[in-house]
Amino acid sequence: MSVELETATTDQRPAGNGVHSMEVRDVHKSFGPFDVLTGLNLNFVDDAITTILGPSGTGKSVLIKHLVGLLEPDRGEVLIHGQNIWGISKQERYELRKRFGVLFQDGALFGSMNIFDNVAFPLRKHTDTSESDIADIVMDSLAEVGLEQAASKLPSEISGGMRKRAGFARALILGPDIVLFDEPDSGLDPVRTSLLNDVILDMHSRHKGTYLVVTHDIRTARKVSDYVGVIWKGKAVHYGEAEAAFNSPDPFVRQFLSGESAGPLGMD
Ligand SMILES: Nc1ncnc2c1ncn2[C@@H]1O[C@H](COP(=O)(O)OP(=O)(O)OP(=O)(O)O)[C@@H](O)[C@H]1O
Repeated sequence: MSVELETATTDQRPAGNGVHSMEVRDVHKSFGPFDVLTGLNLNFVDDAITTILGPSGTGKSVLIKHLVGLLEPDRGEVLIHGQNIWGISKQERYELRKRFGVLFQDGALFGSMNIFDNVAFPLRKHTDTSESDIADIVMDSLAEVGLEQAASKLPSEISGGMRKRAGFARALILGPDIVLFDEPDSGLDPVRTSLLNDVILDMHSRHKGTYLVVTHDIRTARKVSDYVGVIWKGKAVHYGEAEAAFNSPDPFVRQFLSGESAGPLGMD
C-alpha cells in the first residue's frame, strides 16, 4: 500500500458559543504493541450528524470509548464542551457522561427488563421524576420510535431492529446534546437499516444535538450524514461536508466510500 497518510483538516466552525461540543486533539492510544489511535484530530460540527467511516479495526469504537471517557488517551486530549475530560474530577466526568446518549451495537438492553423499564431506567437512576411523569415521558418516547405497542415486551421477544430503536429511545430519554451510535446498522437487513436511518433523521430534526454515527454501511452514511469523517490507521484522513466526501478526489476516500476493491486500500 503506498498511500500518503495525511491528517484531515477538521477546522470546522462550531455552531454556537465558539466551543465545539466534541474535540479530539492529537489523541494517541496503544494496546500493548498495537498503536490504534496515532494522532487523531477531529472537531465535530455541532448540531449536525457526522458519520465516521473506516476499515475494520481502525479504531472507530476506540474513538467512541474515548469520547465518553471510558478510555483515557496515552497522549492528546478529548474535550467535551471545551473541558478536557481527563483534567476534571471523576465526579465531574460522571456528570458530563450524563449529557451523552450512546447507542451500542446490540442496543445494550437489560434482558430481564421489559422495553418500558429499559427506557425508563436512566430517568429512575439519574432523576427524581415521578412515576406518573416517567410513564408519560417513556410512552411518548416509545411512540416516537414506533414502539408503543412493545412497551411490555422483553428484548428477546422483539426483533433486532426494534431492539435498536428501543436502545435509541433509551439513549435519548435524558435529552442528551450529544448522541453517539456505534454501528447502529450492524446485524440489520437493508430495509430495517433504512427504517432505522429514517428514525435517526427524524429524531435529529425533532430534538437536534450533535450526532456521531460510526458505520460500515455506505448507504447509511449517504442517507444520514451532514458531515463525513474517514479514519484510517488511527488518523482522520478526511472530514468535511457529506457531498464533498462522496465526490472527493482523494484515492483512498474515493475507494473507501465507493466500496471498490481497486485502489490504494488493500487487505492489510
Ligand atoms: N480494550 C482493548 N484491548 C486491546 N485491544 C483493543 C481494545 N479495544 C480495542 N482494541 C483493538 O483496537 C483495534 C481497533 O478496534 P476498534 O474496535 O476501535 O475498531 P473498529 O474500527 O471499530 O472496527 P470495526 O469496524 O471492525 O468495528 C482492534 O485491533 C482491537 O482489537
